[in-house]
Amino acid sequence: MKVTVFGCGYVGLVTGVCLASLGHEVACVDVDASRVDLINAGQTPIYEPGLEALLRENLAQGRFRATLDARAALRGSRISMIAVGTPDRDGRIDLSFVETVARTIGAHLKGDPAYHTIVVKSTVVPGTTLGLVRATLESASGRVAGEGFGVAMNPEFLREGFAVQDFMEPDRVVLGHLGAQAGEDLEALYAAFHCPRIHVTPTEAEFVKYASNALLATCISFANEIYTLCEGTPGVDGRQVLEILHMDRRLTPQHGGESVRPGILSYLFGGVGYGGSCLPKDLNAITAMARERGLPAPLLEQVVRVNRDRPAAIVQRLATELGGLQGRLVTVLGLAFKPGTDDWRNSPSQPLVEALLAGGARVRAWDPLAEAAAVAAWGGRVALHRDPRSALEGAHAAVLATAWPEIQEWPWEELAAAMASPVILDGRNALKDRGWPSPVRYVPVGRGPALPSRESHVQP
Ligand SMILES: NC(=O)c1ccc[n+]([C@@H]2O[C@H](COP(=O)([O-])OP(=O)(O)OC[C@H]3O[C@@H](n4cnc5c(N)ncnc54)[C@H](O)[C@@H]3O)[C@@H](O)[C@H]2O)c1
Ligand SMILES: O=c1ccn([C@@H]2O[C@H](COP(=O)(O)OP(=O)(O)O[C@H]3O[C@H](CO)[C@@H](O)[C@H](O)[C@H]3O)[C@@H](O)[C@H]2O)c(=O)[nH]1
Repeated sequence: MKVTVFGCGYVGLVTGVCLASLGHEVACVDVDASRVDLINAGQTPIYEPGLEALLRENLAQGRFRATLDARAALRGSRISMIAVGTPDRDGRIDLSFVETVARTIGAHLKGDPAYHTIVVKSTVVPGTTLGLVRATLESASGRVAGEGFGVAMNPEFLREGFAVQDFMEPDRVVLGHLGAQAGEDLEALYAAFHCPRIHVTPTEAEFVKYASNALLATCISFANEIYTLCEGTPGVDGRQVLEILHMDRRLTPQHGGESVRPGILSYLFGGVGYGGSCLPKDLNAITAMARERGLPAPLLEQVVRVNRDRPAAIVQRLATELGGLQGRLVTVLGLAFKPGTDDWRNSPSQPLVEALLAGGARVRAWDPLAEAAAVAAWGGRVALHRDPRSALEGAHAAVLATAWPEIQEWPWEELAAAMASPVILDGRNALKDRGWPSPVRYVPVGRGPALPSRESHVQP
C-alpha cells in the first residue's frame, strides 16, 4: 500500500519507517529541509533505539523516503497520515499544523478523483477529526467526506525510548473511522499485527488517547501524593508502600506467579513528577477542553497541580537538609524528562533548576544525552558536565532528577568523598537499594524520618 505520512518527528518518522518495514511504500513529508536531507542520508534527527538501522534498511530497499514535496508524495498514494505537532499554546492545544496539512491534502483531492483515506495520528482534542479536519478537507477539495474520501483517527501510544518496539508490538490498535472503506484501508495497513484491532468512531479514538495519558498522569500524581504523606510519617518508605501495592494482581497481571511485565510499576513511581512532550501538554489540553465545554474535571485539574508542585517541593526538602540554598553548589543529575532519551522538552529538571537558582544556589548539571541547548537556555548560569566526577567535585549536594541506570553503577564512595558535603537527594527514589557509606546523607523522596531508636526494632 502506498502511504504518505506528514511530519518527520517522533511519531511521523517512527510510523513511516515501521510501516515501510511492514512492506508498505512510504513517503514522509516535512517542511524542515535539513531534517529531510538528514533522514534521506540515513540519519535520524531524534535519538530512538533501533530507528536508524531500520531507516537505513528501508532507504536501501527503496520502500521509504523523506521529502518536502507533498504533492508528489500524495500522487498515487492510498492513505495519508497526519503526524505533525499539536503543541501547547498557553495551556491550550494548537491545531494550526494539523489544519495546514488537511488543507494541503484537500487541495490534492480536488485534482485527483481516486479514493483516499486521511488518518489523523496526532493527538487532537475530541471532535477535531470530524470537525476541523473534515471541514478543512471538504472545503479545500470540494468533495464530501465518506463519499469521495475517508476520514479516520488512529491514536499512537508509543513511548519515547521504546518507540520502535511500541509501534511494532502494540497492545491494541484503535481505528476510529467514518465509513466502512476507511476502516478497510486501516485494516489493510495493519494487517501484519496480531493484536486486537478495535473499530470505533473518530471521536472515541481521540478520547481513548486522552483518557490513556490522563490515567498515566493520574497514577503518577497519586504516587507523588502518597510520597508526600509518607515523607511526613516516621518509619515509612513510600517506595516500599507502592511496590507492595503493585503486587495486587489487579494492577500487575500475573502469569504462573510471575509479573507479565516484570520491572514495570504501572506508573506508580513517585518523584520529581511527569514531564516530556505528551503528558503535560495533553493534560493541559483535556482540562482546557473541559473548561471550554463547561464540563467538570476536578480530578484532572488536581493531577496537573500536584505535578506542577513537585519540583519546588523537592527543592524545599533540599533547602531544609542544607539549612538554606544561598551560595550552595548543587549538582542536578539528569536533564532529560526520563532515561533513554535526549528529549528535555517539559522536563521536570527545568523547574527544578529554576527553583534552585531562585533560591540562590549555584547549579551544575550532568546528563549523558540531553543537548547543550538545555543548558544554553539558562544563559550560562548552569554548567553541563558529562563526567560524574567533575560534576560532583566540591558540590554541597546532588539531586537525582532522571533515573539514568548508569548512576547506580558509579563509584559513589569515591564521588561522595570529592563532594564538599555528601548530601544525595534522590528525586526518583532510584538508588535506595545500594548501600551508602557514612558520612553520605542519602535522602530519597517519599521516605519519612527515622523512627525513634526505641521503636526501630519493628523495622525489618
Ligand atoms: N512524541 C511522542 O512520544 C508521541 C507519542 C504519541 C503521540 N504523539 C502526538 O503526535 C503528534 C506529533 O508529535 P511528535 O512528537 O512526533 O512531534 P515533533 O515535533 O517531534 O514532530 C513534528 C514534525 O512535523 C513537522 N511539520 C510541521 N508542520 C508540517 C507540515 N505542514 N507538513 C509536514 N510536516 C510538518 C515538523 O517539522 C516536525 O518535524 C503530536 O500530536 C503528539 O502529541 C507524540
Ligand atoms: O511511574 C512513573 C512513570 C513515568 N514517570 C514520568 O512520566 C513521564 C512520561 O513517561 P513515559 O510515559 O515513559 O513517556 P512518554 O514517552 O512521554 O510517553 C507517554 O506519552 C506518549 C505521548 O502521548 C504516549 O504515547 C505514551 O503512551 C505515554 O506513556 C516521564 O517524565 C517519566 O519520568 C514517572 O514520574 N513515574
